[in-house]
Amino acid sequence: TRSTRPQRLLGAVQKSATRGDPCSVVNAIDQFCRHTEWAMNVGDEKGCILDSVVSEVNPATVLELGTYCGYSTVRIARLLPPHAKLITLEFNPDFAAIARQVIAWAGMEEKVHLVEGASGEWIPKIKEQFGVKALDLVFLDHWKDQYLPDTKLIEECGLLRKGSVLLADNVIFPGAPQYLEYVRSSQQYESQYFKSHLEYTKVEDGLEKSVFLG
Ligand SMILES: O=C(NC/C=C/[C@H]1O[C@@H](n2ccc(=O)cc2)[C@H](O)[C@@H]1O)c1cc([N+](=O)[O-])cc(O)c1O
Ligand SMILES: [Mg+2]
Repeated sequence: TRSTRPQRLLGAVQKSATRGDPCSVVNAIDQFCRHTEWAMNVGDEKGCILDSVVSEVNPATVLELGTYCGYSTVRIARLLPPHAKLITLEFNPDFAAIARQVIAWAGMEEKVHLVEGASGEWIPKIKEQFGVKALDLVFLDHWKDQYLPDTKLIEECGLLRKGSVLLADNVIFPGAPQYLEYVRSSQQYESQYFKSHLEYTKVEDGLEKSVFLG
């Protein structure tokens, strides 16, 4: 039977990337998605913005919503200090299985906890399961209509501290209008839009960075 897109993306990593070298894994996926088969990774252009936010926040604890094949998981983990933790939630077991192999190929297993399940079920468990007091950075890249309810849930679970940063992908395309309205109008956030393009295309998209004011 025909392979899946995530399986073909993993094949490109195993063919072209060097084991233990996260940058080569990121580059192999970008090369594959730009020249062979598009996939919904944050990509190289928005990825540079992601890199700059990660470096600025220098987080001890990161939550990623939406692992998919693990591209942004590896991209973020490669910038984290040794004992920092990235918790990434993936709902689809097939995607999770591919992502585990991509993360392993990059040698990032130590820094990453990939949890299989729904954000609504797992966000309330993060504190106890992972001994997390607060999230320094949240990267939202899962179902776009889930950005707002999950942000409210993260607030309700007391997972944010003064200065915690939310970074949301796709706020223009496919778009997350209710989320944008919320973070831009709330007195509890200082929000900033980073204009860019949809991964591997010329379509406008961007990232919204929102700092929790406590
Ligand atoms: O739809 C998009 N992303 C949805 C991602 C969803 C991912 O989040 C997981 N999840 C994990 C936990 C959950 O609770 C729910 C889902 C899903 O199992 C999937 O792996 C998208 C679409 C385009 N596009 O051009 O069309 C571009 C992008 O950059 C995108 O991110
Ligand atoms: Mg995205």
